[in-house]
Amino acid sequence: MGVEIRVEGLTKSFGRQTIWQDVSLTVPAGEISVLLGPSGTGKSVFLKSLVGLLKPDRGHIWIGDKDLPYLPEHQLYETRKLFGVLFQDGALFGSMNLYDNIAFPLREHTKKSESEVRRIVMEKMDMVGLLGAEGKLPGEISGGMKKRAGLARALVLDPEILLVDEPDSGLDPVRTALLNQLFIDLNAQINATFLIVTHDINTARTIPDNIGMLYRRELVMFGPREMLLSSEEPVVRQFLNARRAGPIGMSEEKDVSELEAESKMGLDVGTLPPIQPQLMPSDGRIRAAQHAPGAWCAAHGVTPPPGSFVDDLGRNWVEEWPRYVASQQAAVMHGGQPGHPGGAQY
Ligand SMILES: Nc1ncnc2c1ncn2[C@@H]1O[C@H](COP(=O)(O)OP(=O)(O)OP(=O)(O)O)[C@@H](O)[C@H]1O
Repeated sequence: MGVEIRVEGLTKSFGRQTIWQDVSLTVPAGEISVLLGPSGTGKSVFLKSLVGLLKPDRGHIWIGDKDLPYLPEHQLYETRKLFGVLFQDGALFGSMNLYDNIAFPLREHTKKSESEVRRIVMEKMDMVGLLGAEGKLPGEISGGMKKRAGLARALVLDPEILLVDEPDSGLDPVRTALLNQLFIDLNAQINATFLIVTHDINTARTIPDNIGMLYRRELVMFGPREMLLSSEEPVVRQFLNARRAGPIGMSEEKDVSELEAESKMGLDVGTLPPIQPQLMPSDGRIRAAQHAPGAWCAAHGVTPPPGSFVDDLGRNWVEEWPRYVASQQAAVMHGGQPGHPGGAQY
């Protein structure tokens, strides 16, 4: 069911440059969380710190009862096996075909027979839609396929935690949408804890259960998607609205005079757009980590922006949700195939 990552007071600097300080958050077990932030705010450094590739200056990263930065080498090696990591470019070995790339962690970290390795590699290639491409070299495939190959490799050791660095970088909007659906489908299948770093606003709006944002060397906010998507916090609003106006400038933060000039011109961070319905697994199953649409807003007395939770077919998922859950449960009980949530009938 995935494991929780509990970060307490984490601080990292390179020489005199503080990247972020005093970051505390709990990434809930089995849920999908997204970390946003302007370029250079240290999102990649944060992921690398979580997996023990970089050592923080201060603070704790609790994985169960293990405080990762302070583990002796052999325990760190064991704890790292809980993680699968998908780096930006897939980090594939250029001279190996996809099969050998994906088999690599199994051959390196386990004593499995070649027939067992084959079974696992083919299963993961199937999961990411790459069957038939086993013999291809990384140089012969598209960026989207490289990401999926990197994802298959991140999955071979059945991780409890999947860390993903900018899955959308270099991908067109359609491939990004397909990859996002794949993350949702995978999360439903393996129930691991996902933490995805991204710049893509559509990704941030539609896939996560939780969203966090790094800015000015701090974690501005981290919490359920509905909390961030209905937030009044200017930095969050500007980022999610992709506005020029607001506190974030080209070199991180704007000064007071720039902000005053914007306000005189009537520029602002924009109004809150509707909260889109969250993507659901394409095979109709309901993820173990799924929260009912609108539940956080209702529990916290927050009125979501008008038009929230309404899909392309005009259905409001706050009202639709109980019917959907009942229909999917009935289909499973009667041995049928649950319907696709995007279909007019399910
Ligand atoms: N190994 C390193 N040594 C020194 N400085 C580093 C190192 N790794 C990263 N940095 C610096 O840390 C800062 C944050 O980098 P990072 O790549 O984490 O940002 P990011 O938020 O992921 O950016 P982007 O969204 O553009 O990928 C940058 O100023 C970078 O130059």
